[in-house]
Amino acid sequence: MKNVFSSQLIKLRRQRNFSQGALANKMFVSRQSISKWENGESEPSIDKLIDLSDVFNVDLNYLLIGKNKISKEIILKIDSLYKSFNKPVLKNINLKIHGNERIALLGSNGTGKSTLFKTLIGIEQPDKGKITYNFNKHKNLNVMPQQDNLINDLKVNEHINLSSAINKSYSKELTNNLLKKFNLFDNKNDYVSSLSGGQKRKLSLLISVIRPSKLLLLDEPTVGMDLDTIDFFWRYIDHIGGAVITITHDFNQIDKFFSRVILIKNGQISQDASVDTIHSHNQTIEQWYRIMNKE
Ligand SMILES: Nc1ncnc2c1ncn2[C@@H]1O[C@H](COP(=O)(O)OP(=O)(O)OP(=O)(O)O)[C@@H](O)[C@H]1O
Repeated sequence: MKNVFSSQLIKLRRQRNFSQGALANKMFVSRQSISKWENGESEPSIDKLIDLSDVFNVDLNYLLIGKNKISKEIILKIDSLYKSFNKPVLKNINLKIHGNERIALLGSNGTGKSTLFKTLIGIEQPDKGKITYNFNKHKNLNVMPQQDNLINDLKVNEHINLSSAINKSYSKELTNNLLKKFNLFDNKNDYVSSLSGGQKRKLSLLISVIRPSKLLLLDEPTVGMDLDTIDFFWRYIDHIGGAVITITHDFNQIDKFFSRVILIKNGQISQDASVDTIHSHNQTIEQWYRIMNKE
């Protein structure tokens, strides 16, 4: 993937009429740092990239690869979706997902959340119904499944190189930055098989976000992860472009970073609400969930 960060930075800075010095003040860095970023001598740390995306009010995809700012169009439509195993699991699911949404998929164990993800990815086929993707599923759908699907016989850096080659990652610098933020940099030469459960989750997560996506599906991404990584991760997710659907019960993060919550009960969508609307009724998402998910 061509990294167009330098030219994007110059363009955005000029559009806002900031001098290099003025931008440096906003970013708490030296003017020389801005100059080095603009002429390609160095790349900012991931925290500074996120700060830049805040200053310019653009997402990381736009900053790093110049892809158009977030689209509000419908990118995914699900019509009358049914799926059974020994018993009915998904019953008449209808959904429209827009390109800029941050959606938390909630529900008790065994209600069909992962099955819905698997049918979206194509691992399971629906019995009935239609899924329409308004984007290229092979290029623009990123996934972190519930079970890690890492290759144990590879070293961490070999795995990342392989995934980057297949998926055309943003840039080597960004991947290295992410490795550092996920505290995996020192494990670069370790075999995947020797990583702890939490480290494997982090590697899986990292691999799911090293390329741009129109839709990112995450199944319980932060389970088993340390708090620092969790905080960083949600902040990063908040700044990438594209839509995100996450199965999570990390309620504090839903309050902070999400725009919509969908509650699945017995294989059906029982609630579909905007986070702002819930907050305007003085409820946290956790309070709302406890009330709505009662039998
Ligand atoms: N491949 C399968 N074969 C048979 N039954 C399955 C299969 N996959 C899922 N199920 C069943 O479908 C139901 C829904 O499972 P699913 O994993 O989608 O739930 P979930 O909401 O993601 O649960 P959890 O929160 O525990 O991950 C469960 O009863 C499960 O046993």
